[in-house]
Amino acid sequence: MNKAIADTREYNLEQESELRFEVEFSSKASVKLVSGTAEIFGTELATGVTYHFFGRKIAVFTWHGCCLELTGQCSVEYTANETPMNSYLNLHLALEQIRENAAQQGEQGPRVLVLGPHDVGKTSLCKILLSYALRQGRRPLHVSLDCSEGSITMPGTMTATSISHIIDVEEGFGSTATTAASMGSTTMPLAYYYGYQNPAENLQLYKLLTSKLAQGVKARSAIDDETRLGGQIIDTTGLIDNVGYDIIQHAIEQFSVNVVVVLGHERLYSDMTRILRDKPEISVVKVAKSGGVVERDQQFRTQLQRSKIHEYFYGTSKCELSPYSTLTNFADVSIWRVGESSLAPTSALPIGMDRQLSETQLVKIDNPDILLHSVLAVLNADESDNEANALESNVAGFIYVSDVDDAKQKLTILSPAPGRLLKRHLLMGSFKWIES
Ligand SMILES: Nc1ncnc2c1ncn2[C@@H]1O[C@H](COP(=O)(O)OP(=O)(O)OP(=O)(O)O)[C@@H](O)[C@H]1O
Repeated sequence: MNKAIADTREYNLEQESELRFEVEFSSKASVKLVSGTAEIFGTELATGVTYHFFGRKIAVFTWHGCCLELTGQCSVEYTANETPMNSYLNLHLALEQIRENAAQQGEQGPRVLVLGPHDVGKTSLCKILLSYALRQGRRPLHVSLDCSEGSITMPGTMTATSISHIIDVEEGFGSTATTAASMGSTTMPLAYYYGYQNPAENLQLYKLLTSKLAQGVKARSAIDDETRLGGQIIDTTGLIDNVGYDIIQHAIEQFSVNVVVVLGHERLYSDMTRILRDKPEISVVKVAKSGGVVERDQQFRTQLQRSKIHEYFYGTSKCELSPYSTLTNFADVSIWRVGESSLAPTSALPIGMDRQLSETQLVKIDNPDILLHSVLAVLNADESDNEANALESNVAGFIYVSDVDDAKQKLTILSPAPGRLLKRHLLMGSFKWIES
């Protein structure tokens, strides 16, 4: 059904069924729970409150039945009474059992790696598991190794966030992190900037940053009982080729994963069972894909990335932000790129430098021209830190280069905070954005 529908529709859902709808970026739809109980990817809806969506694909699920009102333009909308929610709930209960046992024995909660091809519902399952754990009074960590989406901050980023507030149904993880930050909470996400959409673009760097993130997560778990017990729900990229298997095994080692969840892919499940057969401490489980999960084409993904970047600087309709535009001398900052090997053939690399090294080598940008419309990560490294330290440092925030004056060697930058840049080391990735 592709007809745009604009008036208010009432849906009476039976128990364990869901209303699925899709809203384009150019339209808007709203949903209101009139009676009963309902949730969106694990977060409960409040009765009588209107929730607004654009550029989203949503499922409103009810365990006990409910009445909903849907208003606005949806490109697709239908109800379904076959969902895998029971198996997701069982998975949550099994994880909760691991937490109970861990609490008694003074051990760590579950470290769960969610695997599957693209568009199979991995991020949605992670949200459900995190929300259910939160509703049970736990404080799990959400780790996102999916660098294409930028569900927490910017596309190209790998993050770990302590989930201590409900996940916002309208805005997802992004606003969860923003709320935490604005409340001065210590649950600010730990973020590393990889800078590309696909892990295969610089595998060496991707693995290096995965290890750094895992170290950060372990350090946090070591000092915080609630975090240790809540465990980690780790979202991954949809890569299941040779590179994908390599990064999966790397992530399993680095995060000491003990539960591997394979979503909707028999071959991947069988391969994981075989690869991990010598590690009885790791359970491999498979769960079904929801029939509602929607494939998103490259155009939709690009729009999603653009809206994430816009959201970072300008906020959302619920929490608007006013970024600051400032002029910076190019000479006052050190702007880096990683791994020029993709641009240069092996024969062109300096003598003695092998490709692996160059893939994680910082190269200083000496021409401001290429920075126009780039998103740059502001690294937490100190001014005095050397290149190696800068590469391995986490991200303090992001800026956007809106203009470059080549003659005067000045950059106009957009930043969420006023004043001079407090950090000197900046990292450029492959993401460009034109403000609209
Ligand atoms: N039951 C459902 N009904 C309707 N839409 C759904 C349902 N489950 C997930 N979706 C939507 O389908 C899309 C893909 O889901 P999701 O992002 O969870 O997949 P993914 O496997 O993480 O994708 P990727 O690997 O590409 O990041 C999302 O827009 C999500 O909101």
